[in-house]
Amino acid sequence: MPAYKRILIKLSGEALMGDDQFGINRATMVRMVREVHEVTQLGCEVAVVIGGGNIFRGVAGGSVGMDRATADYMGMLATVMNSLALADTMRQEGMTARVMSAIAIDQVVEPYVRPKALQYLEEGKVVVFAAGTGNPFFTTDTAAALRGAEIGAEIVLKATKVDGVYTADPKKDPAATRYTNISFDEAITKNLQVMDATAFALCRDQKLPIKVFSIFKSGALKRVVLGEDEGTLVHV
Ligand SMILES: Nc1ncnc2c1ncn2[C@@H]1O[C@H](COP(=O)(O)OP(=O)(O)O)[C@@H](O)[C@H]1O
Ligand SMILES: O=c1ccn([C@@H]2O[C@H](COP(=O)(O)OP(=O)(O)O)[C@@H](O)[C@H]2O)c(=O)[nH]1
Repeated sequence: MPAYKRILIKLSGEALMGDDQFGINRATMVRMVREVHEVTQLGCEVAVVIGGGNIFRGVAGGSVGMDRATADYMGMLATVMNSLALADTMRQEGMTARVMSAIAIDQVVEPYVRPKALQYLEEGKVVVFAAGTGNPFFTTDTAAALRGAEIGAEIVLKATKVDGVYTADPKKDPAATRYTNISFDEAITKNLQVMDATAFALCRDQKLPIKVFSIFKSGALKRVVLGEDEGTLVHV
């Protein structure tokens, strides 16, 4: 039995590169989709927000010195590409997915309309939210918090490159230790960078818990959804 009826999964864009320098690694994408498929088969309603770091890295050199808002719009468009690729992979794996974009690109993808998204979820379709929040100066983590709150998700699952929230960045400090549980206030006060402060603050205000776990660990997503001990729970 899944521990949650409706969840919002934030998939790292950067993780999509796999071992490549940038772009979408096919095998990695398929593996991620199969993990999501498993939780839909448990009977969970699933919405997804995917980042854009994998594509944006490939063009970051050209964005040096660029106006921040323009670079951010490029980042949002990168998430649209990832969302389309993700939904198509889902289709190939036998799932039904719908992409909804926060930025109007009518010929390419349908716009985000909240009641429509709710309808898709009730029908058991996976909804992929593209283009982040539609605003520069935000991140896809904040988009995950925002959409999670809007659709009434019980939890935001951040599938990232590390297996939880640590006392310090584990990539820089090998002595860092992982929390099993941490409150929003503590994560914010200690300035733990695994998610940005805007996303943390929004989830805290909405009393929407976040689970941080590794996207590279096979079966971790399913374990989280089954309520088993995995990653770090950030709670009110
Ligand atoms: N206290 C911390 N605990 C865990 N990870 C941290 C911490 N501080 C910084 N990080 C870094 O945050 C990164 C994950 O955040 P982010 O860049 O938003 O990834 P993504 O959006 O691609 O999932 C990790 O790769 C990790 O190195
Ligand atoms: O609401 C949003 C969401 C994303 N972005 C831009 O899109 C990029 C890609 O998203 P993110 O870095 O969160 O993806 P990930 O870290 O998961 O690869 C960000 O760096 C921002 O430049 C934005 O401007 N507004």
